[in-house]
Amino acid sequence: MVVLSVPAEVTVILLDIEGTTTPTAFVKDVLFPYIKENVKEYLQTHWEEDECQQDVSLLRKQAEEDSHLDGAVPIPAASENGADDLQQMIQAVVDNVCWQMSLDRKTTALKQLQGHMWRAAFTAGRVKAEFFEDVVPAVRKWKEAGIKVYIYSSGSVEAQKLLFGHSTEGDILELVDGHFDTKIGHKVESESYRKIASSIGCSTNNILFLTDVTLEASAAEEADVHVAVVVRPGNAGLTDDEKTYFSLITSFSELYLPSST
Ligand SMILES: CSCCC(=O)C(=O)COP(=O)(O)O
Ligand SMILES: [Mg+2]
Repeated sequence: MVVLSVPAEVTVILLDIEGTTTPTAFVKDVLFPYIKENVKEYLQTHWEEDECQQDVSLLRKQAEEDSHLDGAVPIPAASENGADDLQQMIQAVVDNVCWQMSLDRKTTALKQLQGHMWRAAFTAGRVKAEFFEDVVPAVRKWKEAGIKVYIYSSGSVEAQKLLFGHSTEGDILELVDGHFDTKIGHKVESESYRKIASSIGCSTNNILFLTDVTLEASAAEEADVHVAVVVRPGNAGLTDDEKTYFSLITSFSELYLPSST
């Protein structure tokens, strides 16, 4: 087995979710279809609630920022012109969400609504999150060795907690020391990793970031974070240059911690 030695200065392991801890297929074939199939009914049922209105406001603001993009779907300003207008508004939000999802966009607005929608599915036990089989044993081992484990995903913090709290391995939330999402910044921007280090209270070079996306790995590396790119079934392929440049692992068990035996 190939072994990647974790530098001694690393005290924090920061984990991406999709393509790293969790199969991309679970996200694409279970979580995302749930949104597309239920978003209209969800909006109709929850429209009057503050949380839903905040989600719609954020989506409308995002739609304004996106107005220059090809195929962008606008969300009209709220009016009080009755039921027909309401149905048109809901349809515009549905179309906007589906458009964003067709591009796999990672906007905070989209991710916030998705997190709120998944709540019902996870808490009712209709959906259970999947983790690659090496993930939970490795994380337990790291924790025993005194390493802190944080999550940084485009999925909202609320969605992250749903996944770790309702998985096929049970409630494994206790294994996670903290969560970050795009509210701290986008994963392809190096400043996000500096902010994460500052929020944890460590230096960037105390962090090892594991992700499937090389753009994220490059951004983290620019901030002096250690990185390894995780190669999993179903992930996007890497170029030869990327394969040569980055440290690659196919399982968390390939990481060797000098502090553990
Ligand atoms: C709580 S993860 C849900 C999946 C998701 O919405 C997503 O965008 C995953 O992105 P990641 O940054 O974990 O690759
Ligand atoms: Mg990922």
